[in-house]
Amino acid sequence: GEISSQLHGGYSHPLARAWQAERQLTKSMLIYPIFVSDQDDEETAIAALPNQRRFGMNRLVPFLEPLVRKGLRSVILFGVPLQPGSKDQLGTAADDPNGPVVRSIRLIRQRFPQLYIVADVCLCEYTSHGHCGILRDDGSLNNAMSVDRISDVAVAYAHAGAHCVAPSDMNDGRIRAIKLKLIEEGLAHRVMLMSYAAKFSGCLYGPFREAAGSCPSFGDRKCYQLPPGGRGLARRAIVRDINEGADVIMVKPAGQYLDIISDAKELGKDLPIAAYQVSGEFAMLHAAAKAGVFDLKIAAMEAHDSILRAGATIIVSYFTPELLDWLDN
Ligand SMILES: NCC[C@H](CC(=O)O)[C@@H](CN)CCC(=O)O
Ligand SMILES: [Zn+2]
Repeated sequence: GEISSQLHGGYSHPLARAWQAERQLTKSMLIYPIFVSDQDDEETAIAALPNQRRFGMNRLVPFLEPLVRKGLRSVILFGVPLQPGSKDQLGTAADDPNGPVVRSIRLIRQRFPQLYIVADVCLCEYTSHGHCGILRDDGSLNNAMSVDRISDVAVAYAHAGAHCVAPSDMNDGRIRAIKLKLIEEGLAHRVMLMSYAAKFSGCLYGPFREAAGSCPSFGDRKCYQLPPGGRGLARRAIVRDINEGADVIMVKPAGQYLDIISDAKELGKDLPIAAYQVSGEFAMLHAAAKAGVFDLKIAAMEAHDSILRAGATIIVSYFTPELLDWLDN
């Protein structure tokens, strides 16, 4: 029969346009990155990350209270050890029971029982060399030692009360190692394992590294984060991590990797897919809005809607505080 070339009628009204979207951004999809330091009374603005601050233990609760009231559901914690001498070759401070991450997990569990706590697991903030693992003499990652150490740190955060551990190190086999240790420790029933399965090396992490003091002291992360052109490699990493026991697959960065998000959704069709809109993406949107390229809210919403369209239903976003307001109106 006659087919119609007329599509306009299906989206001529704002509500009809909203209906065209397969999923809508909601507050419960958002995870807000929080930088916690070992200087208990500090609250320091992070120049490279507009509107973001670094908090000591005593500043965390007053900061989170209004956000929880506005509907914040989840945070991801990044420790920033500022104490001189707290960094060494093994990243010993990462699972220090008196360290900022363990202490803030306990504090948040106690003060905001409804808040879902994701603990980022890595060594780069705690190692003197700034790499995401333990190094061999030749400067490359010692995979076995790094995986063993990373999985110990993940278990320490889980014991402290983290609902979810998210290893952002990109060492081979860390998902399997963490899953096995969570099982051995009798924690696997209550701790989600969120894998940064497809995390790409590139230029978009600069503001974060400035905030967290986690720049590599030499070289780069190109031998363990994925090469930006490696779509097949990312598919293989996603399949590997699903098979090793990941409960969630994360893609990072997000905006320049939407095809990888849709690959993750295809390969992990039975898992929730997360995406991290990283510090460089966030700073870029702010800088462009400041330069008058577009309205910040409209651009940020469009960027988040694109991440959803690609297949993510969990978004790690520095825009979370604004989104808690924007999604209400
Ligand atoms: N463990 C790596 C941290 C990594 C940045 C880096 O490669 O240094 C990300 C944190 N998981 C950066 C996140 C961001 O840029 O927002
Ligand atoms: Zn790292």
